[in-house]
Amino acid sequence: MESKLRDLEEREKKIYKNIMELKGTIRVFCRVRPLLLVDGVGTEGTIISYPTSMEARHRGIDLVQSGQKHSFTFDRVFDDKALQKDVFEEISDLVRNALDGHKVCIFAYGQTGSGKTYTMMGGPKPEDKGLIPHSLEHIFKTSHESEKLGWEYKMQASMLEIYNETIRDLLSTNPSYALDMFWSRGKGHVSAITTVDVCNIEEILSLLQQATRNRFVGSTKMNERSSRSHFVFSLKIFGENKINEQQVQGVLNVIDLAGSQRVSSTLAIGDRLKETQAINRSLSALAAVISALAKKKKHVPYRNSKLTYILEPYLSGDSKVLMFVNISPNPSSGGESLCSLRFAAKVNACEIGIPRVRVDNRRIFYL
Ligand SMILES: Nc1ncnc2c1ncn2[C@@H]1O[C@H](COP(=O)(O)OP(=O)(O)OP(=O)(O)O)[C@@H](O)[C@H]1O
Repeated sequence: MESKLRDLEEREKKIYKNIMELKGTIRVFCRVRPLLLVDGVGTEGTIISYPTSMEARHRGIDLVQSGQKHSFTFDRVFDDKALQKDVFEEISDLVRNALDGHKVCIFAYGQTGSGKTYTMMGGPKPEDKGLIPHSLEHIFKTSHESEKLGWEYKMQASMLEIYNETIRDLLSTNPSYALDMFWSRGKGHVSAITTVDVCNIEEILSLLQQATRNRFVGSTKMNERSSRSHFVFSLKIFGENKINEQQVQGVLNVIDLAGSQRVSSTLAIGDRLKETQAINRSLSALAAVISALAKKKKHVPYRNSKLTYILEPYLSGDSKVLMFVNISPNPSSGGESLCSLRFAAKVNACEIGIPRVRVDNRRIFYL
């Protein structure tokens, strides 16, 4: 019975995913982190529960705030017991799409300390490995396996952060140097960003370590090692099949957003206050873009922040986009969690176009 149920769930998940792709919506996965020692005393009560009905299983989340229950449904909900490998398993197909010639964008949104960096980068133990290193291993392994079918791949990596509305090149020998953005062919581009050819997993993991060392990290009341910037990881993939002369161009973009937080709850002053205000401004710009997309407005205000400039090609076209909304189970964060879940529900309703690649004898182009 159990294995039949699992098969049924798998089939249902695939059908649901196909429907969502046909609708061209942004998919949303929600992840709740476990309660931690830093959550302190007084956190015994739980404000989060998961509906058990067949339709809402693994997709629903309920949050109680000020005595009222708020229910949400997403493409997938991971509770506080989900392991990194369980989460990766759910996105491995999406990551593989980048090798097939799709533009893939995965980003993590949530309040500070809710587990975005843990989900994306992971922790020091092998079992804590995050989605970025997992995805890269998967991409290199799959590209080697495809060699038997005539495929040869070239990959180029770049990594940047947006800190206080300035763009810093995390792979540069001088990462404190601010990069410019320019507008060309209707899109925002980052000028002179370091782009490194990568041939194997070791090379890219070492670049990832370099970028992590260069990333701006500070301590806030809510998180001892808080990422105070938006981190953008980008892997361009060029594939050529020597047997049938097909060519593909895909990209995997992974973005670890800086944590949203009300200024009052962080007790921020000085530089930390300036950072928090810059983070909130750019996240508000993202919310405005999402709101315009959801209402199918003609004008979408992509140019109001560097973050939305960079996200524009993914939010305005035929990309496969997945957002993680990370949630803290701490009852004192209930208000912030409710805001994050409401934002995520809005994102989930956005239609951005049907992800597709065009194939002809010699090439596959983005539509
Ligand atoms: N699923 C999880 N399992 C175990 N520990 C977790 C999990 N998620 C987060 N943590 C821990 O919670 C703490 C905060 O997580 P993390 O730094 O990833 O938050 P964040 O959302 O990236 O915060 P910020 O926006 O401030 O950078 C870290 O110590 C991290 O190791």
